[in-house]
Amino acid sequence: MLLFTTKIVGWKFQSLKPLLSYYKNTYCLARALSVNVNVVEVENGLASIVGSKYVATSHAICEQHSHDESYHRHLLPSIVVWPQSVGEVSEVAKLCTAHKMPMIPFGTGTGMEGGVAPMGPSVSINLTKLNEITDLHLDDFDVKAQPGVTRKQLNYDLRSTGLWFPVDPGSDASLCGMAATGASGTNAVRYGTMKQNVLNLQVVLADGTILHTAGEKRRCKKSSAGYNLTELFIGSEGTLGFITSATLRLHGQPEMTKSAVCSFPTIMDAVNTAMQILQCSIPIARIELLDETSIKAVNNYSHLTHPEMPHLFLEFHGSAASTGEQVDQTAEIAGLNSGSEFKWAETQEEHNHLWQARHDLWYAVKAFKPGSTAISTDACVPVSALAEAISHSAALLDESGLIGGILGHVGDGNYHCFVIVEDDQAKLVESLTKAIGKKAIELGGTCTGEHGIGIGKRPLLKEEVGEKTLKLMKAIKCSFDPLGLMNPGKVFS
Ligand SMILES: Cc1cc2c(cc1C)N(C[C@H](O)[C@H](O)[C@H](O)COP(=O)(O)OP(=O)(O)OC[C@H]1O[C@@H](n3cnc4c(N)ncnc43)[C@H](O)[C@@H]1O)c1[nH]c(=O)[nH]c(=O)c1N2
Ligand SMILES: CC(C)C(=O)C(=O)O
Ligand SMILES: [Mn+2]
Repeated sequence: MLLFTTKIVGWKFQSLKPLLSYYKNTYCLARALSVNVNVVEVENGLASIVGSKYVATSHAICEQHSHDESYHRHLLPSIVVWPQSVGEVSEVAKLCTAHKMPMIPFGTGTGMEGGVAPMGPSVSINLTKLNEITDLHLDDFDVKAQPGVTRKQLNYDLRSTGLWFPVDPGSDASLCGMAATGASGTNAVRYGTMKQNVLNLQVVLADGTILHTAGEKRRCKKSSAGYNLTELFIGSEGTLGFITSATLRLHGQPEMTKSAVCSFPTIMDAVNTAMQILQCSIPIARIELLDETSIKAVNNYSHLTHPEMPHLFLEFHGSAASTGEQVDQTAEIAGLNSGSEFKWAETQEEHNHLWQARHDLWYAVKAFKPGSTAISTDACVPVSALAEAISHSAALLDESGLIGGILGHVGDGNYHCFVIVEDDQAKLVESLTKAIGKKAIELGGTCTGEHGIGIGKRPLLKEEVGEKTLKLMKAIKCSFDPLGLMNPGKVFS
């Protein structure tokens, strides 16, 4: 039986039905505590997920928690909950386990592989109310951040300390979500990805157990103590447990930062330049490839006037002497590959605009055809194989006749091929993305450098790691989550 108070008349509770039918024989009382917060009480276990604490579910909220920034669309979550403390995350996990209810951790929903999309009745657990930054150690360059803290928020808080956290996906994602997807971005060539920048994680397992992957209070730069459970959680995409805090490695803000762009007659000239810069061990901070189509997109979207040619966006960090040396060597290599003179970002404003435009490239691509769907691949290969991988992707894109282009964090051998998709082109896109992933694997690379496996790349994971390794991964998952309740249907089929 359902009882609603008049205050919540008008809310669409049909999204609760899968949950309620799941809890057969439960008696539900929904009551509104205020106009904005509606609390659902469910006897028989879920009763503890009540009070003003957790549940505020409307159709719109469920819709918002049913997808990320990718094209993956499946079901709505049965219910969305907002725990306010680590203890409450543990309580919710225990309840879900008691009722065999699948759980999906939700960060900021900026993922690119459908990681937060429910594939059956599930509770979406939004972790953003846990948003403290604590344990800042200025002498040791480390800090702890909870799941509600985003990368921009952390750097804003650190601005006067002389330290910063460099991992920067284009979105302002949650740092714990970035750990969950193994994220990187434009600075990884110099500072590494989340894998190199997380020292410890507090996690809550499906049965509610709270633990630290490296042991409580550990924040050392290295350790040989047992298995590396921290790395195991990085890139686990919510399938092993909830990350409720991340101890992060910080870096000194560079004494000097110089940014420039350089255009090339062909994409291969730009790629060869990137490869040679790395092979000369120039400690470049950012080296981003944008093909002609990407440049058109940033010009339109971010009101820039770059010539419509392939470009490298470059950044150098260091002292005046060392940046000068890096710039001279890089300019020489670019010149040997027919690169243009460098066009420098002269002011802080120009610098910010340049990199904001790069970070907004995904939105710039989507703006090509408003309302249409955009899809991005995420291949990563050894740097020596980059030219072959990119020319293969470019040829496939050409043959397909699809609107698309190539961009990438080429310093890591990581690139994205994006396409704009019409309804009737799904098959074409599927075969293109599969072929790009397969080629990367054939070249000793991976089908995902930074976005994760999510839903769409599950078959490619098998191809990449092999049957035996995949079996071992599944066994590891099973030892953390024996009932298979953590984000089912992601990473593994
Ligand atoms: C414009 C733009 C540009 C970029 C990107 C996105 C967009 C919109 N991304 C992708 C995205 O920002 C990246 O995957 C983030 O790490 C996702 O973090 P969210 O907090 O949004 O995770 P989101 O909420 O989307 O969840 C992603 C996955 O992690 C899990 N998860 C989230 N929080 C968790 C937690 N606390 N504990 C356990 N599991 C959790 C979820 O269950 C899901 O499976 C990206 N990425 C990148 O690496 N490099 C890039 O260059 C870019 N660029
Ligand atoms: C394609 C988008 C999502 C990205 O990863 C990037 O801009 O680097
Ligand atoms: Mn990227």
